[in-house]
Amino acid sequence: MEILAQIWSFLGLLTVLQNVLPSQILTLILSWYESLQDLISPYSYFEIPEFNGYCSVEPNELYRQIQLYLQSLGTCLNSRRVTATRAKNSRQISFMVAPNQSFDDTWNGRKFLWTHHVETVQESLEERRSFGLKISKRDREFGLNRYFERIAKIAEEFENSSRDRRLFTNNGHGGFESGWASVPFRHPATFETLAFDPKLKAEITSDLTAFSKARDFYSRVGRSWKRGYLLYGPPGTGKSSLIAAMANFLHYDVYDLELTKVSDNSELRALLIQTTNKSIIVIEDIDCSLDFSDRNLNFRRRKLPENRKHCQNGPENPGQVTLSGLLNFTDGLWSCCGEERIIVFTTNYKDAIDVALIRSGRMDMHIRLGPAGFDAFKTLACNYLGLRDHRLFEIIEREISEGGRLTPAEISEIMVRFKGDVDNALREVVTALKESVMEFVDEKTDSFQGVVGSPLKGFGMAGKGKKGGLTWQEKVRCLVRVKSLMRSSSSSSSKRGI
Ligand SMILES: Nc1ncnc2c1ncn2[C@@H]1O[C@H](COP(=O)(O)OP(=O)(O)OP(=O)(O)O)[C@@H](O)[C@H]1O
Ligand SMILES: [Mg+2]
Repeated sequence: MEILAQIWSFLGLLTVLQNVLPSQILTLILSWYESLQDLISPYSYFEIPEFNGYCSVEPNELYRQIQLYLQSLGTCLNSRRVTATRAKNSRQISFMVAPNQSFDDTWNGRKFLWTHHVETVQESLEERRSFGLKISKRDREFGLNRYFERIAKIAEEFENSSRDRRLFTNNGHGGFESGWASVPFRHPATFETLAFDPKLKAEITSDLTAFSKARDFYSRVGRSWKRGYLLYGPPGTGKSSLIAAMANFLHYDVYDLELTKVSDNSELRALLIQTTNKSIIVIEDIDCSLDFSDRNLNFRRRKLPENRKHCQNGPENPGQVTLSGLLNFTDGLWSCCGEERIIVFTTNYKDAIDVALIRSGRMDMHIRLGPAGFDAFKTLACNYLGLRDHRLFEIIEREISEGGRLTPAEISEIMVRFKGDVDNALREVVTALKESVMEFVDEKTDSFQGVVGSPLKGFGMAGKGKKGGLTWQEKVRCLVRVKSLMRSSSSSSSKRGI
Protein backbone atom coordinates (compact mmCIF):
# COMPACT_ATOMS: atom_id res chain seq x y z
CA MET A 1 0.00 0.00 0.00
CA GLU A 2 2.78 2.29 0.94
CA ILE A 3 4.50 1.79 -2.41
CA LEU A 4 1.21 2.41 -4.23
CA ALA A 5 0.70 5.66 -2.36
CA GLN A 6 4.25 6.67 -3.21
CA ILE A 7 3.70 5.95 -6.91
CA TRP A 8 0.40 7.80 -6.87
CA SER A 9 1.90 10.91 -5.37
CA PHE A 10 4.86 10.64 -7.74
CA LEU A 11 2.50 10.47 -10.74
CA GLY A 12 0.62 13.52 -9.45
CA LEU A 13 3.86 15.39 -9.08
CA LEU A 14 4.90 14.22 -12.56
CA THR A 15 1.72 15.66 -14.13
CA VAL A 16 2.39 19.01 -12.51
CA LEU A 17 6.06 18.96 -13.56
CA GLN A 18 5.13 17.91 -17.11
CA ASN A 19 3.47 21.28 -17.59
CA VAL A 20 6.36 23.34 -16.33
CA LEU A 21 9.58 21.42 -17.12
CA PRO A 22 11.19 20.68 -20.52
CA SER A 23 10.91 17.02 -21.65
CA GLN A 24 14.69 16.28 -21.32
CA ILE A 25 14.65 17.18 -17.66
CA LEU A 26 11.48 15.16 -17.20
CA THR A 27 13.12 12.05 -18.73
CA LEU A 28 16.10 12.53 -16.46
CA ILE A 29 13.88 12.73 -13.39
CA LEU A 30 12.03 9.58 -14.51
CA SER A 31 15.21 7.57 -14.94
CA TRP A 32 16.47 8.74 -11.49
CA TYR A 33 13.22 7.63 -9.99
CA GLU A 34 13.48 4.19 -11.67
CA SER A 35 17.07 3.77 -10.48
CA LEU A 36 15.99 4.71 -6.98
CA GLN A 37 13.17 2.21 -7.11
CA ASP A 38 15.55 -0.49 -8.39
CA LEU A 39 17.85 0.30 -5.49
CA ILE A 40 15.25 -0.10 -2.78
CA SER A 41 13.16 -2.90 -4.38
CA PRO A 42 14.13 -6.47 -3.41
CA TYR A 43 13.31 -7.61 -6.99
CA SER A 44 15.03 -7.54 -10.38
CA TYR A 45 13.03 -7.18 -13.58
CA PHE A 46 13.93 -8.49 -17.03
CA GLU A 47 12.31 -7.73 -20.33
CA ILE A 48 12.70 -10.32 -23.12
CA PRO A 49 11.29 -8.86 -26.38
CA GLU A 50 10.26 -11.01 -29.33
CA PHE A 51 12.77 -9.29 -31.64
CA ASN A 52 16.32 -8.12 -31.05
CA GLY A 53 16.15 -4.32 -31.12
CA TYR A 54 13.24 -1.93 -31.47
CA CYS A 55 12.61 -1.98 -35.23
CA SER A 56 14.42 -5.23 -35.91
CA VAL A 57 12.94 -8.29 -37.57
CA GLU A 58 15.66 -10.53 -36.20
CA PRO A 59 13.95 -12.94 -33.79
CA ASN A 60 15.18 -13.06 -30.22
CA GLU A 61 16.22 -16.68 -29.59
CA LEU A 62 15.68 -16.31 -25.85
CA TYR A 63 12.06 -15.24 -26.39
CA ARG A 64 11.50 -18.32 -28.57
CA GLN A 65 13.08 -20.59 -25.97
CA ILE A 66 10.88 -19.18 -23.19
CA GLN A 67 7.82 -19.59 -25.37
CA LEU A 68 8.73 -23.25 -26.02
CA TYR A 69 9.55 -23.76 -22.34
CA LEU A 70 6.15 -22.47 -21.26
CA GLN A 71 4.49 -24.57 -23.98
CA SER A 72 6.32 -27.64 -22.71
CA LEU A 73 4.60 -27.20 -19.36
CA GLY A 74 1.32 -27.68 -21.23
CA THR A 75 -1.66 -28.02 -18.96
CA CYS A 76 0.61 -27.59 -15.92
CA LEU A 77 0.87 -23.86 -16.63
CA ASN A 78 -0.46 -22.32 -13.45
CA SER A 79 -1.56 -19.09 -15.08
CA ARG A 80 -5.14 -17.86 -14.50
CA ARG A 81 -5.74 -17.72 -18.24
CA VAL A 82 -4.12 -19.98 -20.81
CA THR A 83 -4.62 -19.90 -24.58
CA ALA A 84 -4.88 -23.22 -26.41
CA THR A 85 -4.18 -23.47 -30.15
CA ARG A 86 -3.83 -26.17 -32.77
CA ALA A 87 -2.22 -25.63 -36.19
CA LYS A 88 -3.98 -26.83 -39.31
CA ASN A 89 -3.33 -30.53 -40.03
CA SER A 90 -1.64 -30.95 -36.67
CA ARG A 91 -2.48 -33.26 -33.77
CA GLN A 92 -0.62 -31.13 -31.27
CA ILE A 93 -2.36 -28.65 -28.96
CA SER A 94 -0.15 -25.78 -27.80
CA PHE A 95 -0.75 -24.02 -24.51
CA MET A 96 0.51 -20.53 -23.75
CA VAL A 97 0.08 -17.97 -21.00
CA ALA A 98 -2.68 -15.63 -22.24
CA PRO A 99 -1.70 -12.03 -23.12
CA ASN A 100 -0.85 -9.89 -20.11
CA GLN A 101 -1.22 -12.79 -17.69
CA SER A 102 1.36 -14.04 -15.24
CA PHE A 103 2.74 -17.42 -14.36
CA ASP A 104 4.79 -18.64 -11.39
CA ASP A 105 7.70 -20.99 -11.91
CA THR A 106 9.66 -22.56 -9.10
CA TRP A 107 13.07 -24.16 -9.58
CA ASN A 108 15.62 -25.22 -6.96
CA GLY A 109 13.54 -23.49 -4.29
CA ARG A 110 13.62 -20.16 -6.17
CA LYS A 111 10.61 -18.33 -7.54
CA PHE A 112 10.39 -16.86 -11.03
CA LEU A 113 7.36 -14.78 -11.96
CA TRP A 114 6.72 -14.54 -15.70
CA THR A 115 4.34 -12.13 -17.42
CA HIS A 116 3.40 -12.40 -21.06
CA HIS A 117 3.14 -8.79 -22.31
CA VAL A 118 1.24 -8.14 -25.53
CA GLU A 119 0.58 -4.56 -26.57
CA THR A 120 -0.83 -3.25 -29.83
CA VAL A 121 1.10 -0.45 -31.50
CA GLN A 122 -1.50 2.18 -32.31
CA GLU A 123 -0.09 3.45 -35.62
CA SER A 124 0.51 0.06 -37.27
CA LEU A 125 -1.88 -2.14 -35.24
CA GLU A 126 1.01 -4.59 -34.91
CA GLU A 127 1.34 -6.61 -31.74
CA ARG A 128 4.52 -6.14 -29.75
CA ARG A 129 5.20 -9.12 -27.53
CA SER A 130 7.65 -9.74 -24.77
CA PHE A 131 8.12 -11.76 -21.62
CA GLY A 132 8.74 -10.00 -18.34
CA LEU A 133 10.56 -11.81 -15.56
CA LYS A 134 10.54 -10.77 -11.90
CA ILE A 135 12.93 -12.47 -9.49
CA SER A 136 14.40 -11.59 -6.18
CA LYS A 137 17.83 -9.95 -6.39
CA ARG A 138 19.33 -12.76 -4.36
CA ASP A 139 18.13 -15.38 -6.86
CA ARG A 140 19.41 -13.31 -9.75
CA GLU A 141 22.93 -13.62 -8.41
CA PHE A 142 22.70 -17.27 -7.55
CA GLY A 143 20.67 -18.97 -10.20
CA LEU A 144 19.63 -16.93 -13.20
CA ASN A 145 22.20 -18.19 -15.69
CA ARG A 146 21.57 -21.79 -14.78
CA TYR A 147 17.83 -21.19 -14.96
CA PHE A 148 18.17 -19.84 -18.53
CA GLU A 149 20.40 -22.79 -19.46
CA ARG A 150 17.74 -25.13 -18.18
CA ILE A 151 15.08 -23.30 -20.20
CA ALA A 152 17.20 -23.62 -23.37
CA LYS A 153 17.65 -27.36 -22.82
CA ILE A 154 13.99 -28.08 -22.13
CA ALA A 155 12.94 -25.88 -25.06
CA GLU A 156 15.19 -27.79 -27.46
CA GLU A 157 13.94 -31.16 -26.24
CA PHE A 158 10.34 -30.02 -26.47
CA GLU A 159 10.83 -28.62 -29.96
CA ASN A 160 12.39 -31.87 -31.14
CA SER A 161 9.71 -34.08 -29.72
CA SER A 162 6.66 -32.02 -30.50
CA ARG A 163 7.15 -30.27 -33.78
CA ASP A 164 5.12 -31.56 -36.69
CA ARG A 165 7.47 -33.10 -39.15
CA ARG A 166 7.06 -33.00 -42.89
CA LEU A 167 7.76 -35.25 -45.82
CA PHE A 168 9.06 -33.28 -48.81
CA THR A 169 9.26 -34.35 -52.40
CA ASN A 170 10.68 -32.52 -55.39
CA ASN A 171 7.71 -32.01 -57.66
CA GLY A 172 9.70 -31.76 -60.85
CA HIS A 173 8.60 -28.22 -61.73
CA GLY A 174 12.10 -26.95 -61.13
CA GLY A 175 12.92 -23.42 -60.03
CA PHE A 176 14.09 -22.19 -56.67
CA GLU A 177 10.71 -21.49 -55.12
CA SER A 178 8.68 -24.43 -56.29
CA GLY A 179 11.31 -27.13 -55.79
CA TRP A 180 9.76 -28.99 -52.88
CA ALA A 181 6.17 -29.87 -52.03
CA SER A 182 5.40 -31.26 -48.59
CA VAL A 183 2.82 -33.14 -46.54
CA PRO A 184 2.81 -33.93 -42.80
CA PHE A 185 5.06 -36.89 -42.10
CA ARG A 186 3.13 -39.52 -40.18
CA HIS A 187 4.79 -42.82 -41.00
CA PRO A 188 4.10 -45.26 -38.15
CA ALA A 189 7.37 -47.25 -38.43
CA THR A 190 9.58 -47.22 -35.33
CA PHE A 191 12.58 -49.25 -34.24
CA GLU A 192 10.22 -51.23 -31.96
CA THR A 193 7.98 -52.29 -34.84
CA LEU A 194 10.80 -52.94 -37.32
CA ALA A 195 11.72 -56.56 -37.72
CA PHE A 196 15.42 -57.17 -38.08
CA ASP A 197 18.44 -58.30 -36.13
CA PRO A 198 18.27 -56.71 -32.62
CA LYS A 199 22.06 -56.21 -32.60
CA LEU A 200 21.90 -54.24 -35.84
CA LYS A 201 18.99 -52.23 -34.45
CA ALA A 202 20.99 -51.31 -31.36
CA GLU A 203 23.98 -50.40 -33.52
CA ILE A 204 21.91 -48.08 -35.71
CA THR A 205 20.09 -46.37 -32.83
CA SER A 206 23.30 -45.72 -30.92
CA ASP A 207 24.95 -44.38 -34.09
CA LEU A 208 22.00 -42.02 -34.65
CA THR A 209 22.00 -40.85 -31.04
CA ALA A 210 25.74 -40.21 -31.12
CA PHE A 211 25.36 -38.28 -34.39
CA SER A 212 22.57 -36.07 -33.08
CA LYS A 213 24.69 -35.06 -30.08
CA ALA A 214 27.92 -34.52 -31.98
CA ARG A 215 27.73 -30.81 -32.85
CA ASP A 216 30.92 -30.01 -30.91
CA PHE A 217 32.75 -33.03 -32.27
CA TYR A 218 32.10 -32.12 -35.90
CA SER A 219 33.11 -28.51 -35.40
CA ARG A 220 36.26 -29.57 -33.52
CA VAL A 221 37.44 -31.90 -36.28
CA GLY A 222 36.47 -29.42 -39.02
CA ARG A 223 33.83 -31.53 -40.75
CA SER A 224 30.32 -30.62 -41.72
CA TRP A 225 27.77 -32.15 -39.40
CA LYS A 226 26.25 -34.85 -41.54
CA ARG A 227 26.27 -38.59 -41.93
CA GLY A 228 25.61 -40.95 -44.81
CA TYR A 229 23.83 -44.29 -44.73
CA LEU A 230 23.66 -46.81 -47.54
CA LEU A 231 20.78 -49.27 -47.15
CA TYR A 232 20.88 -52.21 -49.50
CA GLY A 233 19.04 -55.48 -49.87
CA PRO A 234 16.25 -57.18 -51.81
CA PRO A 235 12.81 -55.60 -52.20
CA GLY A 236 10.58 -55.85 -49.14
CA THR A 237 13.34 -56.13 -46.56
CA GLY A 238 12.46 -52.82 -44.91
CA LYS A 239 14.79 -50.18 -46.38
CA SER A 240 12.08 -47.52 -46.71
CA SER A 241 10.56 -48.54 -43.37
CA LEU A 242 13.97 -48.14 -41.73
CA ILE A 243 14.27 -44.59 -43.09
CA ALA A 244 10.86 -43.75 -41.60
CA ALA A 245 11.92 -45.26 -38.27
CA MET A 246 15.14 -43.21 -38.32
CA ALA A 247 13.16 -40.01 -38.97
CA ASN A 248 10.75 -40.84 -36.14
CA PHE A 249 13.60 -41.70 -33.81
CA LEU A 250 15.42 -38.39 -34.39
CA HIS A 251 12.32 -36.25 -35.04
CA TYR A 252 13.73 -35.12 -38.37
CA ASP A 253 11.97 -34.03 -41.56
CA VAL A 254 12.37 -36.24 -44.62
CA TYR A 255 13.30 -35.00 -48.10
CA ASP A 256 12.56 -37.71 -50.63
CA LEU A 257 14.68 -36.63 -53.59
CA GLU A 258 13.58 -38.05 -56.92
CA LEU A 259 16.78 -37.60 -58.90
CA THR A 260 15.24 -38.56 -62.22
CA LYS A 261 13.00 -35.48 -61.97
CA VAL A 262 15.94 -33.12 -61.46
CA SER A 263 16.93 -31.57 -64.75
CA ASP A 264 20.60 -30.88 -64.04
CA ASN A 265 23.27 -30.34 -61.40
CA SER A 266 22.38 -26.70 -60.78
CA GLU A 267 18.76 -27.59 -60.06
CA LEU A 268 20.03 -30.28 -57.70
CA ARG A 269 22.10 -27.67 -55.88
CA ALA A 270 19.11 -25.30 -55.64
CA LEU A 271 16.99 -28.09 -54.20
CA LEU A 272 19.55 -29.23 -51.69
CA ILE A 273 20.29 -25.79 -50.29
CA GLN A 274 16.59 -25.39 -49.55
CA THR A 275 16.58 -28.41 -47.27
CA THR A 276 16.45 -27.57 -43.58
CA ASN A 277 18.64 -28.72 -40.70
CA LYS A 278 17.56 -31.79 -38.74
CA SER A 279 16.51 -33.61 -41.85
CA ILE A 280 17.06 -36.86 -43.71
CA ILE A 281 17.67 -36.54 -47.44
CA VAL A 282 16.72 -39.78 -49.14
CA ILE A 283 17.61 -40.96 -52.61
CA GLU A 284 15.91 -44.30 -53.25
CA ASP A 285 17.23 -46.74 -55.85
CA ILE A 286 20.36 -44.68 -56.35
CA ASP A 287 21.68 -47.16 -58.93
CA CYS A 288 18.70 -46.35 -61.18
CA SER A 289 18.78 -42.61 -60.60
CA LEU A 290 22.23 -41.46 -61.43
CA ASP A 291 24.45 -41.18 -64.44
CA PHE A 292 27.70 -42.70 -63.25
CA SER A 293 29.52 -42.01 -66.47
CA ASP A 294 31.18 -38.67 -65.78
CA ARG A 295 33.52 -39.84 -63.02
CA ASN A 296 34.26 -43.33 -64.09
CA LEU A 297 33.89 -44.23 -67.71
CA ASN A 298 35.33 -47.67 -67.15
CA PHE A 299 32.70 -48.35 -64.53
CA ARG A 300 29.97 -47.50 -67.03
CA ARG A 301 31.49 -49.61 -69.79
CA ARG A 302 32.07 -52.49 -67.46
CA LYS A 303 28.86 -52.55 -65.49
CA LEU A 304 26.15 -50.90 -67.57
CA PRO A 305 23.68 -51.56 -68.94
CA GLU A 306 23.28 -55.06 -67.46
CA ASN A 307 23.26 -53.73 -63.90
CA ARG A 308 20.36 -51.45 -64.70
CA LYS A 309 18.10 -54.05 -66.24
CA HIS A 310 15.99 -53.95 -63.08
CA CYS A 311 15.44 -50.18 -63.26
CA GLN A 312 11.96 -49.12 -64.26
CA ASN A 313 13.16 -46.05 -66.13
CA GLY A 314 15.14 -48.26 -68.43
CA PRO A 315 18.86 -48.68 -68.21
CA GLU A 316 19.66 -45.67 -70.38
CA ASN A 317 17.40 -43.10 -68.73
CA PRO A 318 18.83 -42.41 -65.30
CA GLY A 319 18.21 -38.62 -65.29
CA GLN A 320 20.57 -35.75 -66.09
CA VAL A 321 22.27 -35.32 -62.71
CA THR A 322 25.83 -36.56 -62.72
CA LEU A 323 27.82 -38.33 -60.08
CA SER A 324 30.09 -35.27 -59.77
CA GLY A 325 27.05 -33.07 -59.17
CA LEU A 326 25.92 -35.24 -56.30
CA LEU A 327 29.40 -35.66 -54.83
CA ASN A 328 29.82 -31.90 -54.85
CA PHE A 329 26.96 -31.68 -52.41
CA THR A 330 27.71 -34.76 -50.34
CA ASP A 331 31.26 -33.68 -49.58
CA GLY A 332 32.34 -30.89 -51.88
CA LEU A 333 32.17 -27.19 -51.12
CA TRP A 334 28.40 -27.26 -50.90
CA SER A 335 28.36 -29.90 -48.21
CA CYS A 336 28.87 -27.29 -45.48
CA CYS A 337 25.54 -25.52 -46.05
CA GLY A 338 23.18 -26.64 -43.35
CA GLU A 339 23.95 -28.95 -40.47
CA GLU A 340 22.63 -32.01 -38.69
CA ARG A 341 21.64 -33.79 -41.86
CA ILE A 342 21.59 -37.43 -42.76
CA ILE A 343 21.86 -38.58 -46.35
CA VAL A 344 20.46 -42.02 -47.14
CA PHE A 345 20.85 -43.93 -50.39
CA THR A 346 18.97 -47.16 -50.97
CA THR A 347 19.54 -49.80 -53.57
CA ASN A 348 18.59 -53.37 -54.30
CA TYR A 349 21.97 -53.90 -55.98
CA LYS A 350 24.95 -52.55 -54.11
CA ASP A 351 27.32 -53.77 -56.83
CA ALA A 352 25.65 -51.47 -59.34
CA ILE A 353 26.91 -48.33 -57.57
CA ASP A 354 30.15 -46.57 -58.27
CA VAL A 355 32.42 -47.11 -55.26
CA ALA A 356 33.28 -43.38 -55.28
CA LEU A 357 29.77 -42.65 -54.09
CA ILE A 358 29.71 -45.04 -51.19
CA ARG A 359 33.22 -44.83 -49.78
CA SER A 360 33.49 -43.97 -46.07
CA GLY A 361 33.11 -40.30 -45.39
CA ARG A 362 30.31 -40.22 -47.93
CA MET A 363 28.29 -43.23 -46.89
CA ASP A 364 29.59 -43.84 -43.39
CA MET A 365 27.42 -46.82 -42.56
CA HIS A 366 26.51 -49.60 -44.98
CA ILE A 367 23.49 -51.54 -43.77
CA ARG A 368 22.46 -54.78 -45.41
CA LEU A 369 18.86 -55.80 -44.94
CA GLY A 370 18.00 -59.35 -45.84
CA PRO A 371 15.44 -62.11 -45.35
CA ALA A 372 13.83 -62.28 -41.91
CA GLY A 373 15.78 -64.16 -39.25
CA PHE A 374 14.00 -65.82 -36.34
CA ASP A 375 14.19 -62.66 -34.19
CA ALA A 376 12.66 -60.62 -36.99
CA PHE A 377 9.93 -63.24 -37.40
CA LYS A 378 9.14 -63.03 -33.65
CA THR A 379 8.83 -59.23 -33.86
CA LEU A 380 6.39 -59.57 -36.77
CA ALA A 381 4.38 -62.29 -34.96
CA CYS A 382 4.13 -60.02 -31.93
CA ASN A 383 3.17 -56.94 -34.01
CA TYR A 384 0.65 -58.61 -36.31
CA LEU A 385 -0.72 -61.55 -34.29
CA GLY A 386 -0.02 -60.45 -30.72
CA LEU A 387 1.98 -63.67 -30.21
CA ARG A 388 5.03 -64.03 -27.98
CA ASP A 389 5.24 -67.81 -28.24
CA HIS A 390 3.52 -70.70 -30.02
CA ARG A 391 4.16 -74.40 -30.54
CA LEU A 392 4.96 -73.74 -34.26
CA PHE A 393 7.72 -71.25 -33.39
CA GLU A 394 10.20 -74.10 -32.96
CA ILE A 395 9.46 -75.42 -36.45
CA ILE A 396 9.73 -71.96 -37.92
CA GLU A 397 13.08 -71.41 -36.20
CA ARG A 398 14.33 -74.70 -37.66
CA GLU A 399 13.08 -73.83 -41.15
CA ILE A 400 14.86 -70.50 -41.02
CA SER A 401 18.08 -72.06 -39.77
CA GLU A 402 17.88 -74.63 -42.59
CA GLY A 403 17.75 -71.92 -45.22
CA GLY A 404 14.11 -70.70 -45.31
CA ARG A 405 14.23 -67.22 -46.75
CA LEU A 406 11.20 -64.96 -46.58
CA THR A 407 11.40 -61.19 -46.54
CA PRO A 408 9.67 -59.33 -43.68
CA ALA A 409 7.25 -57.98 -46.33
CA GLU A 410 6.30 -61.55 -47.35
CA ILE A 411 5.79 -62.65 -43.75
CA SER A 412 3.74 -59.57 -42.90
CA GLU A 413 1.59 -60.10 -45.97
CA ILE A 414 0.75 -63.65 -44.77
CA MET A 415 0.00 -62.35 -41.28
CA VAL A 416 -2.29 -59.64 -42.60
CA ARG A 417 -4.10 -62.23 -44.75
CA PHE A 418 -4.66 -64.58 -41.81
CA LYS A 419 -5.06 -62.02 -39.05
CA GLY A 420 -7.33 -63.37 -36.35
CA ASP A 421 -6.41 -66.96 -37.32
CA VAL A 422 -3.09 -67.49 -35.61
CA ASP A 423 -2.67 -71.23 -36.31
CA ASN A 424 -3.29 -70.91 -40.03
CA ALA A 425 -1.09 -67.83 -40.27
CA LEU A 426 1.85 -69.72 -38.76
CA ARG A 427 1.18 -72.85 -40.84
CA GLU A 428 1.22 -70.69 -43.95
CA VAL A 429 4.54 -69.19 -42.86
CA VAL A 430 5.97 -72.72 -42.42
CA THR A 431 4.77 -73.73 -45.91
CA ALA A 432 6.16 -70.56 -47.49
CA LEU A 433 9.51 -71.10 -45.74
CA LYS A 434 9.68 -74.68 -47.06
CA GLU A 435 8.90 -73.49 -50.57
CA SER A 436 11.58 -70.83 -50.31
CA VAL A 437 14.12 -73.52 -49.35
CA MET A 438 13.18 -75.48 -52.45
CA GLU A 439 13.49 -72.45 -54.68
CA PHE A 440 16.89 -71.78 -53.17
CA VAL A 441 17.97 -75.39 -53.78
CA ASP A 442 16.73 -75.21 -57.37
CA GLU A 443 18.72 -72.03 -57.93
CA LYS A 444 21.85 -73.48 -56.39
CA THR A 445 21.62 -76.88 -58.07
CA ASP A 446 21.17 -75.08 -61.39
CA SER A 447 24.19 -72.89 -60.88
CA PHE A 448 26.21 -75.75 -59.43
CA GLN A 449 25.39 -78.04 -62.34
CA GLY A 450 26.65 -75.31 -64.60
CA VAL A 451 30.00 -75.46 -62.80
CA VAL A 452 30.67 -79.12 -62.06
CA GLY A 453 28.06 -81.17 -63.88
CA SER A 454 25.21 -83.03 -62.20
CA PRO A 455 25.53 -82.97 -58.42
CA LEU A 456 22.63 -85.39 -58.12
CA LYS A 457 24.72 -88.23 -59.46
CA GLY A 458 25.78 -90.42 -56.63
CA PHE A 459 22.97 -89.26 -54.35
CA GLY A 460 20.78 -92.21 -55.16
CA MET A 461 18.63 -89.81 -57.10
CA ALA A 462 19.69 -90.74 -60.58
CA GLY A 463 16.71 -91.45 -62.78
CA LYS A 464 14.59 -88.87 -61.03
CA GLY A 465 15.57 -86.28 -63.61
CA LYS A 466 17.45 -83.10 -62.96
CA LYS A 467 15.32 -81.81 -60.10
CA GLY A 468 11.85 -83.17 -60.70
CA GLY A 469 10.29 -85.69 -58.34
CA LEU A 470 12.35 -84.65 -55.27
CA THR A 471 10.57 -84.00 -52.01
CA TRP A 472 11.61 -80.88 -50.13
CA GLN A 473 13.49 -82.95 -47.53
CA GLU A 474 15.50 -84.53 -50.33
CA LYS A 475 16.17 -81.13 -51.76
CA VAL A 476 17.41 -79.86 -48.40
CA ARG A 477 19.77 -82.81 -48.10
CA CYS A 478 20.83 -82.14 -51.64
CA LEU A 479 21.44 -78.47 -50.81
CA VAL A 480 23.64 -79.38 -47.86
CA ARG A 481 25.62 -81.65 -50.14
CA VAL A 482 25.71 -79.06 -52.91
CA LYS A 483 26.94 -76.46 -50.46
CA SER A 484 29.77 -78.67 -49.20
CA LEU A 485 30.69 -79.60 -52.78
CA MET A 486 30.73 -75.94 -53.75
CA ARG A 487 32.92 -75.14 -50.77
CA SER A 488 35.41 -77.86 -51.63
CA SER A 489 35.31 -76.90 -55.31
CA SER A 490 35.97 -73.23 -54.55
CA SER A 491 38.78 -74.02 -52.12
CA SER A 492 40.44 -76.32 -54.65
CA SER A 493 39.94 -73.60 -57.29
CA SER A 494 41.66 -71.06 -55.10
CA LYS A 495 44.45 -73.49 -54.36
CA ARG A 496 44.85 -73.85 -58.07
CA GLY A 497 45.02 -70.08 -58.28
CA ILE A 498 41.82 -69.79 -60.31
N1 LIG B 1 12.07 -55.14 -41.45
C1 LIG B 1 10.74 -54.96 -41.49
N2 LIG B 1 10.02 -54.85 -40.36
C2 LIG B 1 8.70 -54.67 -40.39
N3 LIG B 1 7.98 -54.60 -41.52
C3 LIG B 1 8.64 -54.69 -42.67
C4 LIG B 1 10.05 -54.86 -42.72
N4 LIG B 1 10.43 -54.93 -43.99
C5 LIG B 1 9.33 -54.79 -44.73
N5 LIG B 1 8.25 -54.66 -43.95
C6 LIG B 1 6.87 -54.52 -44.43
O1 LIG B 1 6.90 -54.62 -45.83
C7 LIG B 1 6.47 -53.43 -46.47
C8 LIG B 1 7.47 -53.05 -47.54
O2 LIG B 1 8.69 -52.71 -46.91
P1 LIG B 1 9.65 -51.55 -47.43
O3 LIG B 1 8.95 -50.69 -48.40
O4 LIG B 1 10.27 -50.91 -46.25
O5 LIG B 1 10.73 -52.43 -48.19
P2 LIG B 1 11.93 -51.94 -49.10
O6 LIG B 1 13.15 -52.71 -48.67
O7 LIG B 1 12.03 -50.47 -49.08
O8 LIG B 1 11.49 -52.45 -50.53
P3 LIG B 1 11.91 -51.86 -51.97
O9 LIG B 1 13.34 -52.27 -52.24
O10 LIG B 1 10.96 -52.54 -52.91
O11 LIG B 1 11.73 -50.39 -51.94
C9 LIG B 1 6.37 -52.39 -45.39
O12 LIG B 1 5.22 -51.61 -45.54
C10 LIG B 1 6.29 -53.17 -44.11
O13 LIG B 1 4.94 -53.38 -43.77
MG1 LIG C 1 11.72 -48.97 -50.53
